[in-house]
Amino acid sequence: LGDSGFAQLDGAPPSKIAIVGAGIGGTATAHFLRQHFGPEVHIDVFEKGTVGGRLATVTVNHQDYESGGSIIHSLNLHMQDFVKQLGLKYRKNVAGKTAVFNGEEFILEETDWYLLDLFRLWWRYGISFIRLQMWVEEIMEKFMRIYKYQGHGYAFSSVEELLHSLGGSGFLNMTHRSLSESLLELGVSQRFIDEVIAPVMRVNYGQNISIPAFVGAVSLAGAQANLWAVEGGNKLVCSGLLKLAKANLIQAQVTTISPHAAGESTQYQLNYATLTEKGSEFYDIVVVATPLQSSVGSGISFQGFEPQLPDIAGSYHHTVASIVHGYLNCSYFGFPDPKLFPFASVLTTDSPGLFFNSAASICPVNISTGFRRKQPQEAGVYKVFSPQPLDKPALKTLFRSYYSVQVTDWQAYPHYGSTQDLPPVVLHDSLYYLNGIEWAGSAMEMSSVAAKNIALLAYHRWSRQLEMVDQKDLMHKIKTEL
Ligand SMILES: Cc1cc2nc3c(=O)[nH]c(=O)nc-3n(C[C@H](O)[C@H](O)[C@H](O)COP(=O)(O)OP(=O)(O)OC[C@H]3O[C@@H](n4cnc5c(N)ncnc54)[C@H](O)[C@@H]3O)c2cc1C
Ligand SMILES: CC(C)=CCC/C(C)=C/CC/C(C)=C/CSC[C@H](N)C(=O)O
Repeated sequence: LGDSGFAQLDGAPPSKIAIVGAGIGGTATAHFLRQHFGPEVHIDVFEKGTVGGRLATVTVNHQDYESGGSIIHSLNLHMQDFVKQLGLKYRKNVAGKTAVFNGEEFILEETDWYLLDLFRLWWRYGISFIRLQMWVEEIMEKFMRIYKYQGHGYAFSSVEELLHSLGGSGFLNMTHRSLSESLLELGVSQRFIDEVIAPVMRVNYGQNISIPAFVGAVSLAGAQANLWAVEGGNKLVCSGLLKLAKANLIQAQVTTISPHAAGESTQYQLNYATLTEKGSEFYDIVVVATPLQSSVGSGISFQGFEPQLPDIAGSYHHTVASIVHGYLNCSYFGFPDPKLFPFASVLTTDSPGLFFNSAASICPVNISTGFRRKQPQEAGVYKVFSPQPLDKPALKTLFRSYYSVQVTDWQAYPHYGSTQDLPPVVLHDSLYYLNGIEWAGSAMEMSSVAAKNIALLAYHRWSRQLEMVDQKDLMHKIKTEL
């Protein structure tokens, strides 16, 4: 970075950049592009829906609750850094006990006693849980290398190159091999996989243990104890980053992107539409920060590319988040007296006939004003994840009575297994695609890592510093640079 705090660019900087999508991926890209290209470049961010995208809240009884992306890992350093730079506050997970339900009874119950829980785990599963812990720690340690690489300015032209630089072919294989196969090989017992791992995959990705091992590890990291969220709602990061980047938000749907030769380089024409009017603009660099799978329906068509851009394969997984204000039916879980029901979260096994993945008492996004988790005998706010919307009988099974139900049917994350391909990052000379990273693992931090990577990649490709792209043996290189 130069004296101004911005990177120094040899040659003419780009004059206009467009980003399609104002979720965490698009807004973080705007922020990082501003850091790298400096104050002069004009950055437009197009959003057809709401800033935040899959980070969203719903209001119940004058309080807001996360209905999409809700938890952040303590080692998610980009998210941490955004919160600091934006002057936002952390919201710590309010402790509460978890149990696993198999449709008939609880097969695993957390207690108030850590040592007792450890003993029970050892008794039921042997050392499987220690093996698992070590496996997740090792993956996290390797994943954290990305912050070093990005701190030194290195970029990757594909998700494959990025993963390979972090953990070699072992990491790449983890995007193809199933979680269950990898864990069995590690010596984790089938019983532990069915009773502990499967419930975690169901709550976090609505899918089963055949999902790839890499996203499985991300999901397990998301079940650790050291989680947090943003006071006021995670989506505040997105609106904050747009402001920090001095980006211009255009509330419109991008409908077509087409290339136009401009001297030695290419410009891209974006056509867009609001409810009332249509518009068109030219840009030097374009970043698409929304899933392009046809089932998600971004509505973007790529026209005039020679050869045509490849179709982006795969589909997204539906997860329904129902935020219910009411009284949990503890009898259904075998506790006729709600005062004796000790759990804040109920996870479920992959049992036939179970109509929900998880049900948890949740906290509002503003807890600095004081929050006490409601007892099950009181009316509380619960989040239920299910593959289908809950019908009346399902609601009546889970809740004795309820005041309100708010349903969001998310195209939530990749349907892992619907394709073996990791989508490309570079679609054309200066046209980039962010959401391919979700096929390694879908999480706020993954989109943030992809955002930083695309900003660096776009910068190095623009300034023709190709030695900063796809460098091999980076761990060694960085050590010797110091
Ligand atoms: C229910 C649920 C729970 C989750 N829980 C967690 C969690 O606890 N922790 C975690 O880390 N992650 C979680 N995730 C995943 C996380 O939310 C996502 O990985 C992340 O938010 C993706 O951000 P993004 O910006 O890449 O995409 P999105 O948030 O999908 O943003 C894309 C944006 O592009 C806009 N757009 C699309 N097409 C166009 C167009 N043609 N023109 C203009 N705009 C367009 C969309 O409206 C959208 O706002 C969860 C996701 C869901 C659905
Ligand atoms: C990217 C890395 C290394 C870690 C991220 C770990 C993480 C926070 C994973 C969360 C994954 C996810 C999609 C969770 C969805 S459900 C969240 C929560 N259980 C809820 O009930 O809302």
